[in-house]
Amino acid sequence: MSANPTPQKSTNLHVGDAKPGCKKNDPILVIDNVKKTFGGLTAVDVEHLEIPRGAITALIGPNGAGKTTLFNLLTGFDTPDTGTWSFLGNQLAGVPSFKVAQMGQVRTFQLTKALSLLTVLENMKLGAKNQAGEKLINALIPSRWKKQDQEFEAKAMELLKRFKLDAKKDDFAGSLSGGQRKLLEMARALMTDPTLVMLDEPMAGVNPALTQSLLEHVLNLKNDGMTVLFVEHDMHMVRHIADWVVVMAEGKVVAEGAPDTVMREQAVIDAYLGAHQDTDLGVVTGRIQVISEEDK
Ligand SMILES: Nc1ncnc2c1ncn2[C@@H]1O[C@H](COP(=O)(O)OP(=O)(O)OP(=O)(O)O)[C@@H](O)[C@H]1O
Repeated sequence: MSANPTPQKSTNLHVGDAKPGCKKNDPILVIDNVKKTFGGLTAVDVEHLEIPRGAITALIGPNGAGKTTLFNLLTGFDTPDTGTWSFLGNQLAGVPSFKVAQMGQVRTFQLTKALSLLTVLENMKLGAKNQAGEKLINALIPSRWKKQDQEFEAKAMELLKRFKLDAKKDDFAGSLSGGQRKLLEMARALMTDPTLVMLDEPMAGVNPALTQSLLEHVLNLKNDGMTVLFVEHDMHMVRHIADWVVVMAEGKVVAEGAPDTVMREQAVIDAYLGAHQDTDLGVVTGRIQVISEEDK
């Protein structure tokens, strides 16, 4: 599989004006009135949002905007106060996380969930088991679980090769670098051949040496026919690979559009300025460049 250095952007994704809640030509996820409060704080309050199929969508917004909470709700890791959402036309509200994964919607975590005292290969196989759900009948009949285990191992090795982690298959996950853990997390998410891959801050804590490789892997997901929705603060990554950008602030969707245009919108500039008193917002060739304190 070869990486594409200048990604082919998907266009013609939306219907009518690019604005919060706009319809998509071919939505994979449709979200309606999803609200989540923690005590008196409204973390998520999304009236309507559609995620286009077969494209890469970035979910951006200042710290505390509600991005991770929305991910948790959509994948069954948390329950909303109100709201419905459908994935490929199937209603998902109330569906537990392992079933959501079985249906083809998987996610990674901001803080990688790799189990440090298991090997890389064991992590991969466990990911598949968690996502596939344990069938009691398989656990009771040795020939069945052995066959399933062999299948998981073959699939895991194929993916580990693709992510250049095969040489590390017997290493403890705890010995991997931050970037390698992100790769492991992404590889593990692919164990069940998902349709929609949701990545929570894939670039956070990644050494620059692995950045390009991670970008290529995300682009390859789309080239392989998957839909990607990712949360990211790295605006270079967003501009480079996203076909569509959804901007959240204070729980709401405040803007949507193609990367180059959406970052010029006043609502987006206001959202970042409002929440990031310590963030330097420069306008580079008419687009927002967010420079965090760590980048300086
Ligand atoms: N379990 C929780 N209990 C209480 N408050 C929470 C909980 N989870 C999130 N919040 C609050 O909800 C709001 C949204 O948080 P969330 O983590 O979803 O934002 P985010 O956009 O992902 O931020 P970041 O970019 O910093 O990861 C924040 O004010 C956060 O403090």
